[in-house]
Amino acid sequence: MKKTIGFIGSGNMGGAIIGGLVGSALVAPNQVIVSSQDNESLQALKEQHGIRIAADNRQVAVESDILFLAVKPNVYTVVIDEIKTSIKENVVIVTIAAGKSLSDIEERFGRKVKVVRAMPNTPALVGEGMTGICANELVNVAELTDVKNIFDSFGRSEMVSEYMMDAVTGVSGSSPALVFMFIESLADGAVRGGMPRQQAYKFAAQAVLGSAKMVLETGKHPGELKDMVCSPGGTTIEAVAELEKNGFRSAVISAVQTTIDKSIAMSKPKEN
Ligand SMILES: NC(=O)C1=CN([C@@H]2O[C@H](COP(=O)(O)OP(=O)(O)OC[C@H]3O[C@@H](n4cnc5c(N)ncnc54)[C@H](O)[C@@H]3O)[C@@H](O)[C@H]2O)C=CC1
Ligand SMILES: O=C(O)[C@@H]1CCC=N1
Repeated sequence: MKKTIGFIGSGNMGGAIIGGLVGSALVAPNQVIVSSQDNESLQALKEQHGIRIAADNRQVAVESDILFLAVKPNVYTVVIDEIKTSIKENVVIVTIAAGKSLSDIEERFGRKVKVVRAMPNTPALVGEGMTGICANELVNVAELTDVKNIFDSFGRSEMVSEYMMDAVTGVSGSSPALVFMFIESLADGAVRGGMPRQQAYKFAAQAVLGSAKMVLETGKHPGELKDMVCSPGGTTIEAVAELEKNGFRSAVISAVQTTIDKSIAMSKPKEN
């Protein structure tokens, strides 16, 4: 891809996308330009990936063909007000913020701009991201393909209707945090059984990775895969019964629902 890809924000998600993108070699490092308020993370990204650091947000806006807004939702207003007169005429704005709709972004720019709304996740950093994507009507097929190729370069992505973005936030945007808690808990259990902690993380993480791959690669229902592990009268069914007793599924479903509720609440205009 010949385009310049700009990032405003170099935190957890911006950094993960930049790391994944440059690592994939879809673009050369000097095609990526970044600005942020955090000089330390900018320098670290430059050292690690060879990307260019901009003097300020406006320079990123002036140079970018595809411009990622990778700042927290509460600074969107400030950042967009700062750059809206500097962006290229045909720039594609990519918003990754929870609860920021396509129309929110258009409204903030005060005119029709090409906007892609995406919800990625931090596994982008290791080439295993998952991203839900939707776009406004101004983004043409070639532009959407370019943006999708960026997300596909560090994992998988799927086009979804905008109403589904809150669910995407729950099931893949936020869920790595829940999966890390699960891995930590599995390891705690193994430590309790006498395994050294570092070794326990390795066993737990590989078990989660392998299980996820089985779902993706066999196409079998997760329940069927679970049944394959549960020997009659064996060890696993004891653990399944214990999780059921403690409301595991219900707790996870409610946890995902809270992210959906929060994402919806964040998209509502605040008073004052
Ligand atoms: N962390 C995650 O797992 C995910 C985050 N997101 C979204 O990504 C966005 C960023 O989140 P994180 O990277 O986690 O936040 P973060 O706090 O790690 O990073 C925010 C970045 O914005 C920069 N920044 C703050 N004010 C700025 C300004 N005025 N001008 C330029 N840069 C400024 C900070 O220096 C920092 O580099 C959020 O909108 C969030 O909803 C989306 C999916 C997953
Ligand atoms: O917690 C958040 O708001 C962001 C969005 C999805 C993951 N992190």
